Amino acid sequence: MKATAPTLGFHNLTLGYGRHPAVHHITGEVARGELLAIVGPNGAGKSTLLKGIVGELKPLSGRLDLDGLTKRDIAYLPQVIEIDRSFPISVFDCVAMGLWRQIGALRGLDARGRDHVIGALGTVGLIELADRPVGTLSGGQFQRVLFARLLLQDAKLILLDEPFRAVDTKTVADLIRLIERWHREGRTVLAALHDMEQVRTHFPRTLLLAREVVAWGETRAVLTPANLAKSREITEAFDAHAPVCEREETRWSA
Ligand SMILES: Nc1ncnc2c1ncn2[C@@H]1O[C@H](COP(=O)(O)OP(=O)(O)OP(=O)(O)O)[C@@H](O)[C@H]1O
Repeated sequence: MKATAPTLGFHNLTLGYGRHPAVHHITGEVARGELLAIVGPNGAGKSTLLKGIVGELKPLSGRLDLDGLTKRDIAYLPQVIEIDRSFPISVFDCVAMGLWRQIGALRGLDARGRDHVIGALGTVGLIELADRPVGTLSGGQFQRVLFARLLLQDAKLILLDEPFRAVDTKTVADLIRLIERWHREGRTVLAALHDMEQVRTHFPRTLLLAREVVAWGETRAVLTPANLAKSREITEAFDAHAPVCEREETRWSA
């Protein structure tokens, strides 16, 4: 895994909606196998950056290098509020969707595939709920389902948008163990997070955003009171209706 894992490169990247930038002039790199937290106040552009990486948003200007990664190599977990749970599907089938890139349609799931699904359900502690419709699960249980699905995707780059929102402490601890396992396996993991203690404890590197990069590097050097205050000031002052602007690059690297 380590030899083929990706490097992400941002080159004066601006992303936004319509012609209006939401996060701008991002320049820097994410090294292979990095475990990176993306933090910043509400509206700082964390989700927007993840959507840009996964290809849901095209750059308004600048460039993103995925070092040869294709969609197949990227697993993306959007914020829970963006996921429709009303679809009548069982826990088992929802997790099995993590295999679809390998096996095509679900009807192709063979005994080996079923074993993989059961293994992933076991890892997240949900074997007993395999037949339940996902719509009947608690928030924490549903998040476990989504992590089990990610496990099966076997992706080189994993993007998590607020994976612990509205999730109980025990589930957070279990899911962090999974993230640390992905890190040990050499996968690159980026997670948008709010809880600074979680970030300080579990994430070696951090990107602090406030519509632009405020600081990027080792977590303890990034999460200083001065940087956090600056990120709040910049986010509050940002003019969301401004057009894309020209500006010199500041380079941040791993
Ligand atoms: N679909 C959209 N259309 C227009 N503007 C959007 C859209 N999605 C997000 N924005 C705007 O882009 C800016 C950045 O939003 P984004 O969701 O990326 O921030 P965030 O850091 O993830 O915030 P939060 O912590 O609240 O999730 C915000 O001003 C937001 O209102």
